[in-house]
Amino acid sequence: MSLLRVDDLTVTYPGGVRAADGVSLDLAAGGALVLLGESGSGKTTVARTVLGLPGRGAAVTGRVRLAGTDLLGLDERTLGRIRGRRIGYVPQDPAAVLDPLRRIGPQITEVLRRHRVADSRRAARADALRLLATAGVPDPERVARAHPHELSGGLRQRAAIAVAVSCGPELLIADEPTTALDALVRGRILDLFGTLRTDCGIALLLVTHDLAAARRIGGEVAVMRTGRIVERGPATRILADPDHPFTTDLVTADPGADR
Ligand SMILES: Nc1ncnc2c1ncn2[C@@H]1O[C@H](COP(=O)(O)OP(=O)(O)OP(=O)(O)O)[C@@H](O)[C@H]1O
Repeated sequence: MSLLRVDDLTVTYPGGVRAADGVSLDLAAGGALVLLGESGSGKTTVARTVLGLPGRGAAVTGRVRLAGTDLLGLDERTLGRIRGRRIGYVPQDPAAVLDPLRRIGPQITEVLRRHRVADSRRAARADALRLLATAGVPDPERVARAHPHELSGGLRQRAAIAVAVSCGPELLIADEPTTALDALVRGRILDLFGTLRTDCGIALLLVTHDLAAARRIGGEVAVMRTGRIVERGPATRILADPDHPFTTDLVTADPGADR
């Protein structure tokens, strides 16, 4: 069975912008799906709708199922429990999820306590260090004591990923998580998503406009344009031998295309 199944999803914003138009997607447990497209194609809208946060006033039709449960039919309280616990979210800017005024460690322990994942403060503290290590943080003790502004961009993103995976989600949704990082750090963070898949079985839905990122993640690719999926299939095929002229244009325009 699919872990995430999106069927005929349409999201219309007030004013009539149809940001997603009949989108269908399928992601297996532990799998990777890259939603690839240019700016404004509707990728973030799809990702946020899966999280139950399509935006104020958005009209949503279709189905979004997580392991068979229709998320669109759930009340906000139930969705809130699923978000964070079963679906982790990594934004482009870690500042969107990290509180600038608090140290990293307590931010992770708070999530663990809120979702009742850790029984005691002490267990939560130990878990926070373990999670930072899982997110590839080289010195978890130091990072746990730091405020976000004391960390490099890469370490901040790793801390945000530690928060996102803290409750052992089945699915991680990452929206342009490496766009603000330099090339070396970008590659390392993308590889971390691979490690989280293989070591922890966490499936990945990656939203990106970056072909190199899609290539590095592998798995399946769905190409979006003006709210629609124009092509989907294995990354190796789609990025090497696309069927749709739009994907061909994307691939041809990519400076890394013949590397
Ligand atoms: N809350 C909103 N209200 C009205 N229109 C919106 C809202 N959010 C997005 N849109 C519009 O929906 C369309 C798709 O936007 P979306 O952010 O989903 O695309 P995207 O592919 O993720 O682009 P980007 O990479 O630039 O974020 C755009 O035309 C955008 O202006």
